[in-house]
Amino acid sequence: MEVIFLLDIKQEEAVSFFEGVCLTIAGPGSGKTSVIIRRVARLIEERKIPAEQILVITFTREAAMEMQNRFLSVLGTEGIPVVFGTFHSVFFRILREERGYSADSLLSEEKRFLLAMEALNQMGIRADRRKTETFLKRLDGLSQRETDPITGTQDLERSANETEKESDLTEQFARIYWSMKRRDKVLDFGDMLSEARILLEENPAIRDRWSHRFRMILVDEAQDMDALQFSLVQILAEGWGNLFLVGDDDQSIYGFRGARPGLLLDIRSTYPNAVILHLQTNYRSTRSIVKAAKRLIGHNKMRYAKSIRPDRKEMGRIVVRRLRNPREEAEQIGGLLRKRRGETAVLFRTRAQSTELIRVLRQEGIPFYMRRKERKVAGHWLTQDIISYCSLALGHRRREDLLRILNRPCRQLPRSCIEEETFEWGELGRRLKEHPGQAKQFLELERDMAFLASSSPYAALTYLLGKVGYRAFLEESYRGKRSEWDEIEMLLGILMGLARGIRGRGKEALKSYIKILEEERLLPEAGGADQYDQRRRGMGENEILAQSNNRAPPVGLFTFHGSKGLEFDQVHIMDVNEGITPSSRARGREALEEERRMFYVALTRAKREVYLYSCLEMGNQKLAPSRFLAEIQEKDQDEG
Ligand SMILES: Nc1ncnc2c1ncn2[C@@H]1O[C@H](COP(=O)(O)OP(=O)(O)OP(=O)(O)O)[C@@H](O)[C@H]1O
Repeated sequence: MEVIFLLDIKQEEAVSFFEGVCLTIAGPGSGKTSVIIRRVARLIEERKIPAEQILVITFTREAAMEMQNRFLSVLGTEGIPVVFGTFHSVFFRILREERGYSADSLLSEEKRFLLAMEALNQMGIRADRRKTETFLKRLDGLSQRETDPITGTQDLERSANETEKESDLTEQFARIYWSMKRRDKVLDFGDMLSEARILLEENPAIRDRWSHRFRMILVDEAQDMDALQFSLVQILAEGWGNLFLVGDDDQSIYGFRGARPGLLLDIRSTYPNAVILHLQTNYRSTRSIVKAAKRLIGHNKMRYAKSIRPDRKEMGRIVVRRLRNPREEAEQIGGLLRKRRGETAVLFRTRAQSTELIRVLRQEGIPFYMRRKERKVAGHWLTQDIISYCSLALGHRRREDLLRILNRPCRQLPRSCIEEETFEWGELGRRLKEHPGQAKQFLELERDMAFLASSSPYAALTYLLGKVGYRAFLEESYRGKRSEWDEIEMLLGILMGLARGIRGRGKEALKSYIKILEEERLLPEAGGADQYDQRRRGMGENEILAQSNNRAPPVGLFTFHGSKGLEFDQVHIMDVNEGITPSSRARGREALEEERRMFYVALTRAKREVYLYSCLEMGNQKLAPSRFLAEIQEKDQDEG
């Protein structure tokens, strides 16, 4: 339900803007969603624009649904024809109407696999499952790279860990695979936007039709657009010339996915007559939170200057706490959550950080919910790797286990030396006596196994990740894929947490660990979702995990990214430490500024109170408090 309040002058200006290009830079809590909704209503009611000629683009399906529901509560059925959609849904619709694509045209995993096999066969490569998976993985690597905004094609330059020959093969594979997709009129999900771009570029009549289809185009969270998305929006808007972008360059946190806040900063080089409006009153947060957020973001250089002001009169609270380690931190948070009042959330940079807290919440019976993505541990390939290492350490001699971890990390050991279903370490060494380097690697691997077999599961995993080099192998494999790496780190954190929970050492302890790894589903799957919460937070039905029987609403657990667009009375932010926020992987000024924006998004979710925690150590590593803590506590020049 849309809350009706009196618009302030700036909001009114944005709502009543009529024709042309307008960029509204809207700070956190400044009412941008309400502005979009009321603007659409006014275009229909007062400017008499037919509802079906209005397009509102958002970034997620949930956001589109949430916006549409709020809009319909203001305008009723008259507003139904307005098109609310994501980039993918809007441009898929164009492909559907113009080229006859349907939902069946989107490749399932299985169909994708079969098509890839066919492509490899055409190249004269005998494709088994493993080889096909390898090529598809390399193809995904290619699609992660920049899409050329002009041609919509991907840069086929070689990735760092491919040899020249591999790179040539990948390129050949990619071209055949792409031409087959065209032949069969099928698409990978990731192709949709570039296909639409090519379609519109190559067909002037189609382009003309679509660029006159929507008389008014509005884009929410415009700071998250990448170059391709922006070029597509420009095409749609070129007929009527009416484009209304709402965004906050300070909340741009999808750089790893290609988002370019620079597109907003540079809007006048694309549209010299663009009107730029600023919404600078924060209606959400108390004064101390707004002040802290301003100090923090003031350290970024690549941004529009703003003067954000709080509307609320109360000071609110920011509490900073230093704890010894993650366990103490989780217990401290758990204690405070027991006494919580109002909507509360705990936010963290990556999911891995939440495992201790989840343990405490379960133990204390504190209801919580989170996005469901991370539920499965069993069956994940990384878990399988750890199980294979543990099985070998237990003395099993299965070929499949050895093959699985043979070159994870890379040991340059040939798979061909293990032919039988079971093997003997000594025999492998003898087979490789012509290659002393490789024989030595086997010997080391055998020694590592003996160490694992005599350790506690936690020590074994720490040894495997560090001394054996498994973590370095993972980092290398996921270099440049930040969001996927976050998932891997999360899983590693869970595996460590599970290992820590097993007492004792040696083979019996390892066996218990394997058993848990084979069965673990991190969290129970809830049946029905809490309707009120589900709608309020714009989450899909299957994303809610736990519900409350208790009076205080359940606690939301979110990554910084996942918290975007939400608001809570009380926010707890975990591990505000150097190396975590900002992440140790963020090197260089641009990356650091993105980390600061992420922390800014987290901080500005709070209405009344923020708790910031840092740890003195994690694992055996000493950690410094985050520089962001110092930044939010600096005195402003005008404060005296
Ligand atoms: N003029 C106003 N008077 C009173 N309350 C307002 C006004 N404008 C917005 N609000 C309230 O301020 C809160 C923040 O608004 P909203 O969620 O739309 O912000 P936002 O700009 O989308 O924030 P963010 O970008 O941080 O997610 C909401 O609770 C909204 O009802």
